[in-house]
Amino acid sequence: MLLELRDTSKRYGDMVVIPKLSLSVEDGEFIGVIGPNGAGKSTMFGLISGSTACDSGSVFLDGKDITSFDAAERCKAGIGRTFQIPQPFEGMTAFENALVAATFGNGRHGHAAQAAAVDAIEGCGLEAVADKLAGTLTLLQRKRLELARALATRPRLLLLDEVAGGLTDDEMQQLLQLIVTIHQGGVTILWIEHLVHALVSAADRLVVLASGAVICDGDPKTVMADQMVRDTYLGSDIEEELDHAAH
Ligand SMILES: Nc1ncnc2c1ncn2[C@@H]1O[C@H](COP(=O)(O)OP(=O)(O)OP(=O)(O)O)[C@@H](O)[C@H]1O
Repeated sequence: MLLELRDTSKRYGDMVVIPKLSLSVEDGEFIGVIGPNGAGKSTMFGLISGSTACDSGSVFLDGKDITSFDAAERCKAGIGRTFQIPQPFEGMTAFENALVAATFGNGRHGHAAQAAAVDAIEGCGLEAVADKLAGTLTLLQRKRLELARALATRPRLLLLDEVAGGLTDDEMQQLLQLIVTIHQGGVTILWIEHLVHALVSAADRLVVLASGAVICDGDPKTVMADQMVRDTYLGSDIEEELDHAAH
């Protein structure tokens, strides 16, 4: 098993966002994560990546207890992530952004950092704009750069937090293809996305969170047809997406 959350919990003041969450991820899986707004999806990513400390419970990577590791240590251990709002250094080039990630995210220096940055830029199809300032890139290029920055840390597990937001259908397909290619390259993927049909086309497992708990977990088609999942989304925009994805 690559990742295991064991009875993890998180509260903010009086609000319990994650009461007691357990999740196992096998090496090589491609898992989509869905759930209503406020379900605790990003918080769960925080617990995995170390940007949020759990109040109780444990996190294991490759059987090793990493609960006490901070975000930098978890990145070095092989957990990479993207953020809902891309946060590149706008005044640096795309390549420099990848190099910073390789250097400070994973503690690589010199040739090793350069090689990781080159691989990430090429792997994400950014060669033509590698020397452009990040602040001048198009939205799709910024999304690609967000992936490149994560890949430059050479993750084994990649957490994608709504990386496709704001893209047109055509751009979404291009990004989806890139993520599938990254997965085929051996990276385990956990991907939060409200665009359920995109997730279903790529993921081999779908996890549904509601009120900080896993309410359904399994192959995407079965999960989409699950009555509790449908009830959770009743009346929301996603209900239509479920119909679309289930057929
Ligand atoms: N740092 C924080 N301080 C206080 N409350 C927070 C904090 N981070 C998240 N929350 C709250 O915790 C709950 C879960 O938030 P979270 O972002 O994990 O949900 P989500 O499932 O990712 O939602 P969305 O789909 O809207 O991004 C929300 O009610 C949110 O307001």
